[in-house]
Amino acid sequence: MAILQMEDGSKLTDLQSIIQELAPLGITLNYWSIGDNPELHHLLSQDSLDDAQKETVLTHLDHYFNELASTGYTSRDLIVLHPEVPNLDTMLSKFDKIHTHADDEVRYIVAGEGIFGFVRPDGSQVELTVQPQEYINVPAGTQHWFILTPAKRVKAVRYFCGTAGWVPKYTDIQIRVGRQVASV
Ligand SMILES: CSCCC(=O)/C(O)=C/O
Ligand SMILES: [Fe+2]
Ligand code: NI
Repeated sequence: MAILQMEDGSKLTDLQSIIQELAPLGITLNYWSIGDNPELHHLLSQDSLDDAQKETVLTHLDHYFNELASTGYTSRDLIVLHPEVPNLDTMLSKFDKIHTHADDEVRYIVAGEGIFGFVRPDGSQVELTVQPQEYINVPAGTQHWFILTPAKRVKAVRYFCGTAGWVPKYTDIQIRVGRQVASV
């Protein structure tokens, strides 16, 4: 269940209210069902997955990729983050500073949770916790950051229309909004 933390520390959990607060950024946030396939749920319950298991997960969810492919998306992968991932903090340090991408950032959370932070057009900052079955599209050029919750676990499908556009371009704006604690 998505949680939006405002700069004053208040939190929204109603999806429509969250969507309204993110509207000035043009962010899409949708509920995409994972379905009830036992093999898929078993794989998603594991911390780490080998390449074949990742591809099995992606194949189970490719009906969503096929929809995006009709709008120009050409590839997808599954990012699997958990505390035992080597150099996890180094990898996360690429995303925990305010940055933009030349392409939309399109993610589908399928396990765990993560926090996207955004700088809104009026300069205010918000942090959005996204959880399983939530799809987010962060438009190209949006000033954002990404961190994990204390659980330090997330599995997300990443959709690409080419790879050059997802390289982070850092801005010099500092993050002000507080850090969320683990979700409810
Ligand atoms: C959960 S996706 C990993 C984070 C990422 O790709 C990114 O660009 C965050 O801003
Ligand atoms: Fe990003
Ligand atoms: Ni097993």
